[in-house]
Parts: sequence; C-alpha cells; structure tokens
Amino acid sequence: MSDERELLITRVGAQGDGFAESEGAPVFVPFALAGERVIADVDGERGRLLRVLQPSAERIAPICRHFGTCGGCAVQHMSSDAYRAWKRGLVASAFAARGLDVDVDELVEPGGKRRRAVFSIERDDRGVVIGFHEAQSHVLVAIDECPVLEPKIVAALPALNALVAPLISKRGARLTVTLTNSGLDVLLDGIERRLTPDIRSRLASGASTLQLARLAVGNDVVVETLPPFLSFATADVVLPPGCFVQAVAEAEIEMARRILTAVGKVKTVADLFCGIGAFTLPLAARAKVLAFDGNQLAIEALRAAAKKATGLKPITARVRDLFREPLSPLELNEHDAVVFDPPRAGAEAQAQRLARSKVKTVVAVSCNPATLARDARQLVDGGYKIEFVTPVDQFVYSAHVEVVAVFRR
Ligand SMILES: C[S@@+](CC[C@H](N)C(=O)[O-])C[C@H]1O[C@@H](n2cnc3c(N)ncnc32)[C@H](O)[C@@H]1O
Repeated sequence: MSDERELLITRVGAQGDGFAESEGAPVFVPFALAGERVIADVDGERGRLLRVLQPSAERIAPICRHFGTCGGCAVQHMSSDAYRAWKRGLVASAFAARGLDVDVDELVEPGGKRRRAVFSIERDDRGVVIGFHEAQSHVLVAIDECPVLEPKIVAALPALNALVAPLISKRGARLTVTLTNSGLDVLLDGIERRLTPDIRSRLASGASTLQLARLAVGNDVVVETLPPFLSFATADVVLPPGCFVQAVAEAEIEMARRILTAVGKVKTVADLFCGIGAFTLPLAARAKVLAFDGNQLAIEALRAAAKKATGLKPITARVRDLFREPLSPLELNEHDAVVFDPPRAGAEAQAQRLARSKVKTVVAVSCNPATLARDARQLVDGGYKIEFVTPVDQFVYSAHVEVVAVFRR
C-alpha cells in the first residue's frame, strides 16, 4: 500500500541513501541528499523517492542513463565536493565507532575504469539479458553503457550475450569479465547445462572469433587462446579463472605506491592475503617477501610469475588460512614490515597476533572501513600509533571505499 510522506533528509548514510526520521522511525531514501525535502513512498524503513521538493545545492545530473535503476552506482547525483566529504566521512565514522579519533586524509582519486565486472545474465521475456540488478531487487537492468567500466568490456557485451545465450536459463548465471593484458578473460558460472562436445566446440570457435584470451565455464576452461595476464612490477601473472584482482589498475598502482612509501627501506616484508601478488611483486623490487594467501591457485600463479621475473628479491609464497592459522608474533617478528589486505571480513585473528608482535611498520589495505577499524583498534590497543588513514576511490560512485592505513610502533 502506498504511504506517501514528505520527509526532510538529514544526512546520507553508509549505503549512499538519504536518511530521514518520520513518525519516530528511520527511513532510508535512495538518491536523496542531505538538506533536501522530498516526497517518498515509505514502506517500513525504505522510502522510494517520488519528488524532490527542495533540491540540495549539491545535487547534480547523473552521468549515466541507467542511474537510479541499475544497482551498480549509488551516488552519481552528488557534487564532487559532497561526494569526497561523504566517502571520507564513511571512513572517519567507522574509526570513530571504535573510539579511534583519526584525521582521515582527503579522498585520493586515482581515476581509471574498472577492469573487472561481474554481471548477471538471465533469460526472461526480453530474451537473454546481461546487466546489473536494481538495488535490493531481482529486477535485472540491461546494460549497454557504463561510465565506470573499461569501454572494451561494455563493447563486448552483445557478442558475449550471443555466444553464451544458449546456455542461459530463467534461473540465470554470472558472467565475470576481466580485461587483461592479453584480452578479455570470461568466466560463466552458475549454469545447469552440461557442456556437450558440440556446445564446447561452438563456444571455442565463438571465443576465438571474438579474440577472447580465455573462456571458462565454471571450473572448465573451454578455450585459452592466450594466457590472460596482468603485470605487477617486472612480473606477468597469469590469472587463475575468477581469482581476485584489484578492480581498477590505477587504484592498485596508487595503493602499491603508498605501501612502498610506508614500508621505506626494509630487508624483509610479510605480505598477508597476497592474492596473485599485486603488492608482493612491487614489494619484492625492494625487499625479500614472504607472502601468504588461502587460495592455492593464486599462490601457484604468483610463484610461477616470480620465477620468471627479473630484478626481484626472493619471494616465498605459501598457502595458508590466515583466519584459522594467523602468523604468530614470533613469525611476524622476523619482518621489518607487514602488509595485510584481507577480504571484507577483515583480519581479526591476524590483527590480534600483530598487536602482540614487535613489527615496526604495519600497512593495512581494506575495502571495508568497519572491519578495518575493528582491526585497527586491536593494533592501537597493542601499542601501535596510526600514522595515516587514506581513503582511495577505487569504487567510483558506489558506497564502497578502499583504505590504506599505516601503523607504527
Ligand atoms: C582483497 S583480496 C587481496 C589480494 C591481493 N592483496 C591483491 O591486491 O590482489 C583478499 C585475499 O584474501 C584471500 N583470503 C580470503 N580468505 C582468506 C583466508 N582465510 N586466509 C588467507 N587468505 C584469504 C583471498 O584469496 C584474496 O586473495
């Protein structure tokens, strides 16, 4: 039932939604800005923006026609100043919630487009559709333009759709597309159909016509025309299908630069949650690196790249579950600096051990300010001082923010 209300938006929340109080309860209104009076259709804590009665001076026109329906971007309607202040504020408030009053740096905006996208692909009345879901909805928005993605990825979507369409059912699947140095690396997963020899050969010939570097369906590499690789320092890493890569090359380079500046002149560094070595390899240009990750394929890819690279100090890469078996203080103490870049869940167990270590410099990279602040609290309680907290805008127009934090003792 429609419940239209006039609301005063008092701030923008962590997901990019406008926040108002109405009838004694919170209401979150996507696409509304602080200070605006709006009419929204309210259903519980959610409000659908119907009209802006009094627009904020910070309101600007979005740059993408899908903005407002596509769930990929949350805040294209904010001026650059408001956007920068909001992202910085997300980090400051996460730290404040842990009792850490830090002077968060200005938002660093390295620019660049996303080289990896995970699309949904589904069959419905429109045919087979590739796109992103509306926020908090099952409705799929067909994407034919996207200002945050590498144009080569967007341009390939119609042909990729035609290639995999026969495999797509109403249940849908995921299509992960990564722009690598040797072309597009495409992974289709979540499909029910088995690949018959006939389907496989049709996919393989289509992939070569499209000059894809690789096409994989689930764990099955259907065709690899060229090994899909990315370069870090002097090394070329061949990507295991679907493995983690930093979304934007420019952001990754900026973060690596800040990590190197923070660790300074050192002999030995531990890189925890190293993945395929986006930070390990630049660090190895300077110091001996011991690198750990839970993903066996990522570690194998890093080892193979390190073996072939020239001009790097020794890298030892090991598979280890750092949630269950974090490095002990004794193991950590063998290093002049430790870098950790965990998944969104953070590195709670590892931070506890770091807090008891004697390591001089710790650099944390995180895509989740809340878990970073939790882990930072442990480091501070263990005697570390926070030197820098720098938000890096890797996920432009979204509510996500990457952070590099430097701790010293
Ligand atoms: C945010 S990524 C960072 C990877 C790398 N630093 C980079 O920049 O490409 C997080 C990494 O944590 C790894 N990971 C997730 N859970 C883990 C665990 N329990 N133990 C060790 N590594 C884990 C993932 O495999 C992934 O490579």
